[in-house]
Amino acid sequence: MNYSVCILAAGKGSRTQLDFNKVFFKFSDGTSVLDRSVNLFNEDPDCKEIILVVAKHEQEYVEKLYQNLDKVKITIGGKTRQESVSHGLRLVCSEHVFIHDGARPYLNMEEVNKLKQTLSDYDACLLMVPSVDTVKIVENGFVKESLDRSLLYNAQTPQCFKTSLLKECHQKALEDQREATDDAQLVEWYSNTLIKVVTGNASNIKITNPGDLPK
Ligand SMILES: C[C@](O)(CO)[C@H](O)COP(=O)(O)O
Repeated sequence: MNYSVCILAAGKGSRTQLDFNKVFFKFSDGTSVLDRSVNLFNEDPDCKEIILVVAKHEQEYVEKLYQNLDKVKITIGGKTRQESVSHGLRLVCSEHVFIHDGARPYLNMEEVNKLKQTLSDYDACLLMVPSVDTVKIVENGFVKESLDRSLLYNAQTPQCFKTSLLKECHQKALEDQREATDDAQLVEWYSNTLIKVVTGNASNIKITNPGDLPK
């Protein structure tokens, strides 16, 4: 199964309190947070293109970083996550697309293989992990209600789709001026397509806070 991956790397990551984009933060072996995902997908022969969605002022830097990787294409991000994904989608040539957060460096090949396998039976799937915390709805600083934890899962990336399906859902959201927090949500809103849950790993965190940065 051939696919393209769009890796979102245009965020500012201000919550990490770094004075540079968190995807360029380096592990002790000298590889960056972004390198980890780029290298993983570069090593997968089924992955035909790696589309990096980057901030305009970082475009030249990223082009130089990956100039030796034939699969890499680069585009500029938008004002929101959703807009950035839609910019990436314009470059996708494969029938299937993975959307991945550049700030999730701990993805492994086992998870990628499970997603590829699932895409042969379903047009949409994503990595998720069961919620380990109790989740409550809060209004104006007061608890309104607790949700049934047995039904709650945390969404991760990659989120994987038939490319035509995701493009259609993005187009409809653009027309409606609706913003989702992930791509699966657009498919929930604008399609009856079943979205298959692939159980992921809690280690596939999105680097968000200073404590998440590699030691
Ligand atoms: C897509 C996502 O990782 C699912 O949990 C998350 O919504 C991304 O959020 P961000 O605010 O764009 O980092």
